[in-house]
This record gives sequence, structure tokens and C-alpha cells, in this order.
Amino acid sequence: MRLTIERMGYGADGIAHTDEGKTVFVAGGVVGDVVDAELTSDGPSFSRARATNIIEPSGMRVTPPCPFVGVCGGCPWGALDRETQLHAKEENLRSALQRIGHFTPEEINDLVQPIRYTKDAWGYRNKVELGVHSENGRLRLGMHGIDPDQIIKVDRCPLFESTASKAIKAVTGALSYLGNSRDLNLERVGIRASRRTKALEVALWTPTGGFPRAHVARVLDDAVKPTSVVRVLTKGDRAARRVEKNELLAGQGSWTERIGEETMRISAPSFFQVNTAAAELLIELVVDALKPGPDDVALDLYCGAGTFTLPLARRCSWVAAVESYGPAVRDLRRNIERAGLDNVDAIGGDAVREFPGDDADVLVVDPPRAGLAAEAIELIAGTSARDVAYVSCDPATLARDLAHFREDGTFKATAITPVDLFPQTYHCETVVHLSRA
Ligand SMILES: C[S@@+](CC[C@H](N)C(=O)[O-])C[C@H]1O[C@@H](n2cnc3c(N)ncnc32)[C@H](O)[C@@H]1O
Repeated sequence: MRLTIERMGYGADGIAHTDEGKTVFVAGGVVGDVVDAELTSDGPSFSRARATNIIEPSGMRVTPPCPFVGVCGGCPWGALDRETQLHAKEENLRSALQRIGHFTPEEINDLVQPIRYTKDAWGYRNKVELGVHSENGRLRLGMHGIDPDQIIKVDRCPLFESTASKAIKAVTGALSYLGNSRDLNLERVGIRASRRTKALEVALWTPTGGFPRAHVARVLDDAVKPTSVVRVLTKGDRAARRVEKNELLAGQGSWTERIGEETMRISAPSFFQVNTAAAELLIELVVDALKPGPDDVALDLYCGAGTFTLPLARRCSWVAAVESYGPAVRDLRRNIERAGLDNVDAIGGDAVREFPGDDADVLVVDPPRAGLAAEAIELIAGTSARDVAYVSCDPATLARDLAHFREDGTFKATAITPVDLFPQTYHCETVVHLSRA
């Protein structure tokens, strides 16, 4: 079947239509390509296909700096030029706002601002996560493939912080060597690196049980000179694994990053924005939207280790910050203390159940991909806040939640700004400024 890729969807694949008008998601095709493709599945409303031959390559195709683009899950859009990526992200956001949020094209034109981005399209990630397979008793570590069953063995990843580019090969080599003489029972391995602080942490995720702590720490130290080596102990079956403990094997026991004016410590299981420079754009957009003043009370919901909490606390009289994940709450408290701030109430628990009350001047929410629960929107609407900043990593749930805010009528979106936090992927972060209607 010959197809012309018309646009990029919210996913790795290009989108084409058959002569009969049926939508086809084409793996291996980028916008502008003419490809021969074979069907991989055929459903009632759309089909999936795989490009077998590129007949006319798109003018927007580029040669990526990695031979694994197309198979590795790290950069599904790595063969597309940056400008086209940025445009496609804006279009995907607009499409979600129209289809799911029921905004009119005129409203979208008024609200959606040009996408914000930093110059680093590669080498921006402060974290990589290596998957682990055991094959015939040999340990195999690598990047997760687009096919989730695949582990791609790589020596370097051009998405990862370039000052630590040798770390992947060194850690992979050291752990493979160790794993061949005894079973390390590794589930995955995280590496966090900072160009700004030079911190490098290796986190080994394993189930509870015996582990050659000192030996592993020594071999990793010889291989990469990390500033921290930890073992994250997990419990429960694979689907519902929970973190039992973050065990120090060597060094500091956490990773340090400088973001904006702040230096934050992050423990291995906690969330931290993977692109520090682009996360500074998020902080800038949140602060610009909320214009926090010295008499203001701020709420920071889904606050993690404090990325927005600390800048708000510098500007406001009081911040109530809510985070449900234990390790992140501990990081938050430690970061507040290290920053010398005494005007933050760090609340551990669910953002809805532990909602800090109605008394607020400004409010930021940064929920996970699932977006906001209906009760969270009701509670936010019930506050006295004048402005809300909604930071989202999922255009679809964001559009749904903005429709709920509109139905409620208390707050109205006044600016919607996409931010390219994840170059070479289809993912898009967005900051929405909502003001009292
Ligand atoms: C996208 S992250 C944002 C973290 C932080 N704002 C930042 O930028 O670093 C979402 C955070 O929400 C937390 N979280 C998830 N569900 C939650 C809930 N129901 N209540 C409170 N926090 C929650 C997660 O643990 C995670 O730290």
C-alpha cells in the first residue's frame, strides 16, 4: 500500500489516509514521506501499518545522531527536524483543545501562545533509565525499545547529558561484569547526571533480599566515580511494585541539581523534571502567570520535591505544598530546610484529601498524566485564588480538565503555552494561566 504521511499524531507514528479515507498510523514514516507500507492491524475506524520502503523521503527528515532511532523508545521523532517537531506539538495541542476541550478555533487562536523551547534539542536529559534482561544467565542492560519487550544495548545516548556521555557504557559494562559472576536481581538502573553540579547518581532497583553492596559500590566507583550510589528496594508483584527503602551504597545518597536560583536534592525514587533548562521555562511561565507578591498565600498541589514551591516561597508570605509520594515529601522538606525557608507547610498526602483550604491568592497544580480529579477542580474553584497555573504533561487530560473548569465557570483560561520539554519525542508540556472569570 502506498501512503503519503500527512502529519505527526500524538505518538511515534505518522498519520496517512487510504484512498477510501481511512486513517492509517504508519510506524517509520514522518510527515512528508511517501512510503510503501504493510498493514499490521486493521480496525473498524483506523488501521496501523509499518513503512517497508521510503519511496520519497520528506524534506523534513534529518539524519539523527544515533543509529537506534526508530527502534529505541527514547527518541520516536528523532528523524524529524526540530522546527517540524515544534510545529507538530503545537498542532497536537490545538487538536486536543478542539476535540476534547471543545474550544472553538477562534478561542484556540486567541489562547495558544507560540511554543517555548531551549536550544538544546539533544543532550538535555538529566536522567536515563536502563532496562534489564537476563539472557542465558547473562545480564543485558540497555534502553527500552519502542517494542516494550526489547532492550536496546547502547554505549551512549545522545539525549543524555553530554558531560556524562561515557556513564552509560561504563555502568552497563560494570554491572554486566558483576552480573555474570552473581545474580544481582536487578529490575532497572537509573542514572542521573547534572552538568551544573557535576552530581552523578547510579540507582539500582532490586527486590528486597541479599545484595553484594560493598562490591557493587566499589566496581561502580572504579567505573564512573559517581557522587552517589543507591539501591532502591522494591516489594510486591511486578504490576504493583512499591518502594520499600532507598538504601545508601556509596556517596551522598541523593542527586543534586541547580534549577533557577535553587539547589535541590532529589532521591532516586522521586520525580524531577528530566530537562532542567526547559523546566526553568515552566517556572518562569508559572511565576509570570501568578505574579506572586509578598503578601500572597500560595498553594502548590502535586508539588514533588519543590520545583515550584521554592520559587513561590521566595516571593510569597506563605506556601502550602501537597505531595502524596513519601520519598518526594522527604525531599521537599529537606529542600525547604536547605533553602532556609520557614514559610512553607509541606503536606504529605493526596491533593484532594489533604487540600489545604480555601484561603489562597495564587495556586499551581502539576498533576501526573491522568490530570485532575473532578473533586480537585471543585476544590480549586472553591478557593479565593485570583490566578491558577496548571502545568500539564498530557494535552488530552489537560483539554478535558479545561472543559471542566469552563463548565464550573469560576476560572477561565487566559493563556495556554506549550513548552518543548522533551525534544525528539511527541510529548509536550503545557502551562495554562487561568484567571477568575
Ligand atoms: C508531574 S509531577 C510534578 C512534580 C513537581 N511539581 C515538579 O515539577 O517537580 C507530579 C507529582 O504529583 C505527585 N502525585 C501524584 N498523585 C498525587 C496525588 N493524588 N496527590 C498529591 N500528589 C500526587 C507525584 O508523586 C509527583 O511528584
